[in-house]
Amino acid sequence: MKHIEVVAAIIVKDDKYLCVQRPWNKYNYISEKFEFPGGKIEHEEPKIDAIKREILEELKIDINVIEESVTVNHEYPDFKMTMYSFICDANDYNFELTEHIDYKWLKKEELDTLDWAAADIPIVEKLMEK
Ligand SMILES: Nc1nc2c([nH]c(=O)n2[C@@H]2O[C@H](COP(=O)(O)OP(=O)(O)OP(=O)(O)O)[C@@H](O)[C@H]2O)c(=O)[nH]1
Repeated sequence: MKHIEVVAAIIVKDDKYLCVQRPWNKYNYISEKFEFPGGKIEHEEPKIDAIKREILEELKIDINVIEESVTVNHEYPDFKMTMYSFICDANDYNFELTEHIDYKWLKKEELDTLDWAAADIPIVEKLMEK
């Protein structure tokens, strides 16, 4: 089974977290699910470079990485993934959605109201227990 390595940014602003919704996808279990923005690590790319690059590509903002958070190992029906998450902030939060179809800024208590990609649930749980 294919194994991918992914980085995800937990972007915080005034105690709210940025949650973004994926577009339609052939795999129904990730299609239109909410996630933390990010993407695949390129060959031999440092994780911090990968997350800054992905957020610049996807949201057109320059983030600051504050600390590494949960690492999730998840097996979907068609691929396995390891996802490294990072708590981040930004000096300018004026982002543009270039790939995602919607977004929400939610307080930690509200995070479980969204339909999350399964791999993100451990991150949501960790944030909610803070
Ligand atoms: N970025 C991101 N991907 C996630 C999360 N949760 C989760 O299950 N995934 C899955 O991990 C994979 C990440 O790939 P991606 O498509 O976002 O990454 P990418 O932009 O580098 O991909 P591409 O180069 O194929 O377009 C997707 O299959 C996605 O559904 C998450 O919180 N963030």
